[in-house]
Amino acid sequence: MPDLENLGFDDMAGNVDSAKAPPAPSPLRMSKFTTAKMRILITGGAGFIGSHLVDRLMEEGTNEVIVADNFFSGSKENLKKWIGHPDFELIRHDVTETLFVEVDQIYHLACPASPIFYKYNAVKTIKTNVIGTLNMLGLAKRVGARILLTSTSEVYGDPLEHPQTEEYWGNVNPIGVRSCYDEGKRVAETLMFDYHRQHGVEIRVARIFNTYGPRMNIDDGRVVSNFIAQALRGETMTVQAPGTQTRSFCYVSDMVDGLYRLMNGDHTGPINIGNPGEFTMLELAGLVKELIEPSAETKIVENTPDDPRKRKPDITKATKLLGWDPKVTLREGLPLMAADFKERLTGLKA
Ligand SMILES: NC(=O)c1ccc[n+]([C@@H]2O[C@H](COP(=O)([O-])OP(=O)(O)OC[C@H]3O[C@@H](n4cnc5c(N)ncnc54)[C@H](O)[C@@H]3O)[C@@H](O)[C@H]2O)c1
Ligand SMILES: O=c1ccn([C@@H]2O[C@H](COP(=O)(O)OP(=O)(O)O[C@H]3OC[C@@H](O)[C@H](O)[C@H]3O)[C@@H](O)[C@H]2O)c(=O)[nH]1
Repeated sequence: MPDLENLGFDDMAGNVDSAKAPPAPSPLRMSKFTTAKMRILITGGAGFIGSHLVDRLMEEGTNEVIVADNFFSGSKENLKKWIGHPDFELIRHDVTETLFVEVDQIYHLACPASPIFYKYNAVKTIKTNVIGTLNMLGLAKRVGARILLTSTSEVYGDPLEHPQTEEYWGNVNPIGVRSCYDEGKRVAETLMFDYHRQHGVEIRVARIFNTYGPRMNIDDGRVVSNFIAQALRGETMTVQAPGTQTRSFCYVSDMVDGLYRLMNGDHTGPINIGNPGEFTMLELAGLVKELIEPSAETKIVENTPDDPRKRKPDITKATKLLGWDPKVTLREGLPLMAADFKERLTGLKA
């Protein structure tokens, strides 16, 4: 029986016998005479989570970071402190096109994540998930890089199991308005595991649950940014019906730490990364009112089709295999995000 742990396979990775050895890493990494920096590509690195990941990797001082982004929902503003740094490179690039760079690790985040953005051009979203992931896997195979995919809790759809473990296969509508994203990410996961089994590519798959924090696009459309922006602008917070649907919100620094540990650990995943604290949307609006703007009002508005009714990660695997658990509670994280929004909305420090 092969040693599954040493091969980097988890119980869910599938057929161990057909696995090939991973492609050899770049000769630069093996150099005896120079201490080469780790070269890391982050697709989607100009976005919300990606730009925080750039900060973490650049601050280490031992990496060269390349960001490839088409700026559909991300912006140069998020990366301004690194532009011009000798260890940082920003490329305007769409992942649906091939990319030739020499790197040791790839964090593959490129994909619109807010439902408003991913539904805007559904065909482009699915191309990004499928062709974009194929291109990045081809790159990983060619240069022998390890690749991490940021998949999503949306692969569980409107879940019939609660909380969601990685073993749950999900309840997803294949032809609905969210399918470009949730089915797209499911195909992206399939591609990751097929490249792993067939070509020996070293993969890592994170299933990210709702993440929030500073630097989120103010008009991103996701619930935490909407409520905070509405409260600060003196607008009514729009709770989509019925308001009893739940989500579990993870602060961005915890998320980045989880992704980093997954990339540099021994487990392929998929691994849930999220904060198990579960809140209804009415409770979230109540917290924004209590912690950020006491005069904020709420109204119930129409919801969109196929909105998952509940969502909460089981993070047993992340805790056991990565030694990870989230540190920042929603009560602590909301004011930090509100301070950043206030600064950007008014141009003044909160
Ligand atoms: N934030 C969350 O709650 C959450 C939850 C689950 C999964 N994720 C995943 O994490 C990743 C990052 O999400 P985020 O919240 O930072 O979103 P975001 O929209 O802020 O960032 C996505 C980035 O990808 C870029 N991008 C989109 N399409 C591209 C393409 N075709 N080529 C190159 N770049 C492209 C965008 O310009 C943007 O900079 C996404 O893969 C998303 O699916 C996020
Ligand atoms: O203004 C709003 C926006 C949203 N909502 C509700 O808030 C809940 C969360 O909605 P969001 O748009 O923030 O995000 P969703 O949880 O639906 O999807 C997210 O899931 C995980 C990631 O992959 C993505 O970041 C995104 O697709 C939904 O029930 C939605 O109906 C409101 O009540 N008011």
